[in-house]
Amino acid sequence: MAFTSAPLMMRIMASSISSARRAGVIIRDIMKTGELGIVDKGKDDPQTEADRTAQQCIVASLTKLFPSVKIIGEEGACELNVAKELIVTELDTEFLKNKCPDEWSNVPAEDLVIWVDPLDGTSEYTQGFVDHVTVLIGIAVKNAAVGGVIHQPYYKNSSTGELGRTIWGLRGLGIGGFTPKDAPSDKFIVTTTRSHSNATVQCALDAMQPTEVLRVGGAGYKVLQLLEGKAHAYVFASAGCKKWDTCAPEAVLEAAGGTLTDMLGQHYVYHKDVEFPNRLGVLATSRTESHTKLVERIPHNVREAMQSK
Ligand SMILES: Nc1ncnc2c1ncn2[C@@H]1O[C@H](COP(=O)(O)O)[C@@H](O)[C@H]1OP(=O)(O)O
Ligand SMILES: [Mg+2]
Ligand SMILES: [Mg+2]
Ligand SMILES: [Mg+2]
Repeated sequence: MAFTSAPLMMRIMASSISSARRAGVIIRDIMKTGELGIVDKGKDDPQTEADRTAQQCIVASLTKLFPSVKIIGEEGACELNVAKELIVTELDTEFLKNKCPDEWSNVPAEDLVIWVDPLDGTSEYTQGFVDHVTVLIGIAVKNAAVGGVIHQPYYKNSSTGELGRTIWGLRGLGIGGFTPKDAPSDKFIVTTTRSHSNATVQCALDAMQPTEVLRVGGAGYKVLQLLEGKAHAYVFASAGCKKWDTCAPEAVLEAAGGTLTDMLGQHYVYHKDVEFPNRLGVLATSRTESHTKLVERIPHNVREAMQSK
């Protein structure tokens, strides 16, 4: 194959792009059958056949190509001996035309963790809000979220009618598959959860003094709203998101000049032994906003409520 000599980081990104796309086809196909096979993993925490099969596809494909890289998927350990049709071995050749930033050209496998959320926005998927669904694959180097792929299976290209788009970001290289837009400067639009709200989440939102609040599903979709110029900030003062929800969105957003941290303004860490929950919530801002200014608006009672959990 022409590009097998590309650095490991570039091959993982290219494989993540291809397997996220295939996961998107799986998600659409399972929806078409009408048999979602919903299982409740906990309160407001559904899993469907699409979550399970998309994860098998991504994890089995990445494991086949990169057996010595640690991969952590939302749906836990999965069968790697899967049907051939679920294995994606091709790498995205368009992505491989990019030059690897020097800082990632020699990263060894043991420094890498791939965080996989095979279907982000599962509640919304089961309720028919399919636009909110994304496939997230994040690549961490030691502690930091460095690379990410966000695939949106139900995005419709208005000129070709084709379904699905894939946005990638890599620190030092920028983002691809999409041209970011800035949100209107005469408004302050905040995007937040539609299915996991509570009093603390609302208190933090009010403190931001937004001119408008968008309530949508999924961490991936909310970060896309920042990149599309539909919102200025993503505010979620609750512990529900996990490392697989934020690794890819953080890497993509930051490659585009934005910032994603906890509600206190600290970056999460993504090494292989870290705990999964993002206990201190999510605060993300587009490239036009001052992240520090928003952190300063978080009231004491919200900080205390989050730190006491
Ligand atoms: N309480 C929770 N339990 C499980 N997952 C959660 C919870 N809160 C948030 N999440 C995950 O974070 C994503 C973003 O949250 P929200 O849509 O509420 O802003 C959700 O789609 C879900 O990911 P997933 O759909 O992959 O399970
Ligand atoms: Mg889930
Ligand atoms: Mg998720
Ligand atoms: Mg998920």
